[in-house]
Amino acid sequence: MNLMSVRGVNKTFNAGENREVRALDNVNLTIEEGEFLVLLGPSGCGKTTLLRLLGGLESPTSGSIEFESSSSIHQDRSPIGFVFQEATLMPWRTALSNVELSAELSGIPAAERRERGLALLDLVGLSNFADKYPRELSGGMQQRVSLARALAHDPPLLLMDEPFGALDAQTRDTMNVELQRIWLESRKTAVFVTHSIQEAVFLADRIVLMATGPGRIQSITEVNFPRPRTIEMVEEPEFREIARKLRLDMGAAHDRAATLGG
Ligand SMILES: Nc1ncnc2c1ncn2[C@@H]1O[C@H](COP(=O)(O)OP(=O)(O)OP(=O)(O)O)[C@@H](O)[C@H]1O
Repeated sequence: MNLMSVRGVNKTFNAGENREVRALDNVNLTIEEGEFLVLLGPSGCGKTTLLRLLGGLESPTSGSIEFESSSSIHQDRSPIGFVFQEATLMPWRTALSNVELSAELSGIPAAERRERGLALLDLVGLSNFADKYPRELSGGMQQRVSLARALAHDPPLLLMDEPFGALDAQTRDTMNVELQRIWLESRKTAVFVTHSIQEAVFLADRIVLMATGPGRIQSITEVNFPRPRTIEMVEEPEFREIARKLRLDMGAAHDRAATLGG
């Protein structure tokens, strides 16, 4: 079922001195309930802008973005959970009270909040770290807390903007496996931004490849590998073939933009 529709969306930013940036040009996209959608593309193709539009943090210059399925939306709670590249935890709050914060803001009663917070810390593999402060946690652990926090008010849609981009390669692989497990358990609709082809193919049900000059959707690729996927699968021929096609598509768009002076 369709959760969200993006129709004819354009987004133009004023970059000063009468210069305009066409961050998104005629973007059309439907997001299916329960799917893991990845926005992939080079720097500046509008991935973050599209994610912020989906999250209502930004409005389109023209076009529309609408939730289609109202059944999964609570009137009094935000339908969105956001995970940013930086964990942005409050340093004076413990892991548990950071997770409880968004539930607190959503008006969920204290006892329910705590119970849910502990269950979420368990889900992200941090049940022994509830009383630790962010400075006592590694970068990967901080992002786990940030993920638990985003899930605390039980939003139907989870938006993630390169959440593991700042982590070392090995921790990033581990976090991707963990994210897949958490997603399989929680079955949220997820939209995940990355410029890593490997990360995209590992995580996605569908990959929306974007291109620059102006920012737009170039192609959409379905990834049908069974789950749970393992990190060893990235070496398999089918996996490498999808990655190779995406790399070619990305290269073609880059060459075309260069020819057009974009
Ligand atoms: N608030 C803003 N004001 C002016 N220009 C902006 C603003 N936000 C984004 N842009 C421009 O819009 C274009 C798309 O930016 P966006 O951050 O969405 O790209 P991205 O694909 O997420 O890039 P990256 O991978 O580097 O984060 C870029 O040219 C960027 O400079």
